[in-house]
Amino acid sequence: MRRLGAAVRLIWQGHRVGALVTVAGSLVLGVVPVTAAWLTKVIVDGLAGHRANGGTGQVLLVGGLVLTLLFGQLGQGWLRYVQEQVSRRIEHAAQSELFGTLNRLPGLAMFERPSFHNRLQLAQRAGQAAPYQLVTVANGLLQAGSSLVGFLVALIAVSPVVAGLACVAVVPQLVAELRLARRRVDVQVEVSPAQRRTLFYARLQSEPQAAKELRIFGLGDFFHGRMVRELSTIMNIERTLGWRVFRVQAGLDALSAVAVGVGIALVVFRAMHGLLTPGDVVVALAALPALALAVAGTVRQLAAGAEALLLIGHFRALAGLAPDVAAIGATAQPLRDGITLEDVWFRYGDDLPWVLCGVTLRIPYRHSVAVVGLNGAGKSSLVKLLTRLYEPTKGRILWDGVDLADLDPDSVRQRIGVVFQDFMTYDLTAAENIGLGDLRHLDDPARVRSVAELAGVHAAIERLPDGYATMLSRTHGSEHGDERGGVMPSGGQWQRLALARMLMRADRDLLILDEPSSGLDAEAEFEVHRLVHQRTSGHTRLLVSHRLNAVRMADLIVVLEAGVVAEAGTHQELISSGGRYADLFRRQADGYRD
Ligand SMILES: Nc1ncnc2c1ncn2[C@@H]1O[C@H](COP(=O)(O)OP(=O)(O)OP(=O)(O)O)[C@@H](O)[C@H]1O
Repeated sequence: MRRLGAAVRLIWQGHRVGALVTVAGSLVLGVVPVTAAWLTKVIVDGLAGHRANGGTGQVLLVGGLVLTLLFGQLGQGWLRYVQEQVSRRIEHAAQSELFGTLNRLPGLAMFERPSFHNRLQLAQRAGQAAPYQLVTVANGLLQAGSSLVGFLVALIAVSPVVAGLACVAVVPQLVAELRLARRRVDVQVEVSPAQRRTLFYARLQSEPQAAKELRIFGLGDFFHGRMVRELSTIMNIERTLGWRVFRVQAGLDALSAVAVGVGIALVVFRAMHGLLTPGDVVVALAALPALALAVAGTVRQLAAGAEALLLIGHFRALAGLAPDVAAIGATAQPLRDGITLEDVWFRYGDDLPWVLCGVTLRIPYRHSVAVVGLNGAGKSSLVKLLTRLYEPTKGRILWDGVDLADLDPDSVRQRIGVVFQDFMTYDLTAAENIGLGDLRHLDDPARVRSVAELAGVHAAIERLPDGYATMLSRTHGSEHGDERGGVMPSGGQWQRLALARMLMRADRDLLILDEPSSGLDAEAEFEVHRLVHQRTSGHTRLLVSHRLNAVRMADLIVVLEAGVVAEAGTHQELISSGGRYADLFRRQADGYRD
C-alpha cells in the first residue's frame, strides 16, 4: 500500500492533470470495442429480419459504427501522446527527488557500500520506468477492464454458461502472471551488480584518464574480456527468464484458446437449436476472442502493475534513506576557543581494522597544527572526521566544547574550508572550478581572480584560449553549447585550482589543507606554502603533509603513527627530542642533499 502511495505521489507531482486526462480517456476508449460489437449485432439482426431497423435506421447505425471505429483509432493515438507527456514529467520528478535525497545525505559511509550502489541503480530504473509503467498499466487496465466488462455483459446476455467459463479461465492466468512479475524483479536485483561492473569496464574503455594505462600496459583486451564476461552473465540470466516467460505464456495462451474453442462450440450448438439469433451469434463470436484478449490484457496489466510496485519499493527505500550522520542539531557558532579530539577511535566498518586508536589532540583557535605520519597512518581519516563525513566510532570531537555530533553538519561545514588530498577536478570552466569554493561568489570574477593569483594559477589561466571561461575538459563541451572541447590542465595546475577553490573560503573559522602541494615542484611548493601561510595566518588551520619542510612553521606538529599520536611539539622541540619526527626530517633533508 505504501508503495502504491509512493507511486501515486510521484505521478501526482509529475503531471496530475495529464494523469487524470489519460484515466478518463482510457475509460471512454475502453467502451469503444463493445459499442462497435453491439452496433454490429443490431445491424445484422436488422438485415436478418430479427429487428425492424428500417432503411434510415440502418444507415444511421452504419454511420454510428464508422464514427465509433474512427473515434477509437484517433483516441488511441491521442492517448499515447498524453501518456508520453505524463511519463516525461514523472521521470523528471522522480530523478529530481532521488538525487535531491542523495544530496541531502550528509555522510560518506553510505556511498562506500556496493549494496547502496546496486540499490541506487534499481531505484534510478524504478524512478524512470515504474511510475510511467503504472500510468500505462492503470490506463491499460481501465481500457482492457472496461472492454472485459462490456464483452462479459454481452456474453452473459447471450450465454451465461460461456461467460462463466471465461471467468474461470482468469484465475490460473492471474496467478502465473503475478509469479512471473516477481521473478522479473528478482532478476533485475540479481543482475544489478553485474550491470554495474559492466558500466565500470565500459567507462574504463572509453574515458581518457584510463586510456593511457590501458594502452601502455596493454589492458584493453583484458577489461574488454571482463566486460564481455559480465554481459554474458546478464544475458544468460535474462535468457533463462525469457524462456520461463515464454513457456508460461504459451501455456496460458493454449488454455485461453481451448476456452475460446469450447465457448464457440457451445454458441454454435445453441444456435443450431434455435436458441440464439444470428445477431447473438455475431456478438458471441466477436466477444469470445475479444474477451480472451481482454482477460489476457487485464491480467498482464495487473502483473505489470505488481512489477512496477515492487520496483517502486527500491525507489522508496532509497528516497527514504536515513542519513548515516545525524543531519540535525544546533547551528555551529563561530570558533572562539578551538577544536579538541577526545580519545577518538575510528574504523570504516565493524569488520575493518581500527584506523585511529584513541587520538587526543587540540587545535587551538588561530593556531596552526600540522599532522604528519607515514602512508596509512590515518591523517586523511582524521580530516574526514573533522568535516563530519564520518562519525568517530568512539570518543568525541568538540567544537568550542560542543560535540560535533550535536551540531548540524551543514552549519559546521559552512565554517570550514578544505582542500582534500583527493580533490575534485570538475569538467567545467576554469572560473567555475575556482568559484565553486563559495557559491555566493561564483559569478564574482574579481574574487575568483584574486584567489587564483594567490594560488599561483592566474597566469596559466590567462594563457588559455578563453581565459577564465575556458572549459577544463577534453570530453565535455560548455553548458552554452560550445562543443569545441577545452583544455586539460597539468596535475600541478589542477592542484593549484583546488587550492584556489579552498581560498575562496579563506574567511572561514577552520582551514584544512590535506597535502595541498604534493603535485607541485619544489620551488612552487615553497611559494604556495609561503602564500597560503601569509593569506591564512591568524586562522585556525590543520595541515597534513608528507613534506616536513613545508609544515615546520606550524605552531604544533603532531606525528601520527599506527592510529595514535606518537609525538607532538614544535619543530624545534621535536628535532631536539631526537624521536620519530627528527628521524623522518633528517632522512628527507638527506634525500634533498643527495
Ligand atoms: N573509505 C575507506 N574505507 C575503508 N578503509 C579506508 C578508507 N579510507 C582509508 N581507509 C584505510 O584507513 C587507513 C588510513 O587511511 P588514511 O587515508 O587516513 O591514511 P593517510 O595517513 O592519510 O595516508 P596517506 O599518507 O597515504 O595519505 C588505511 O589503512 C586505509 O586503507
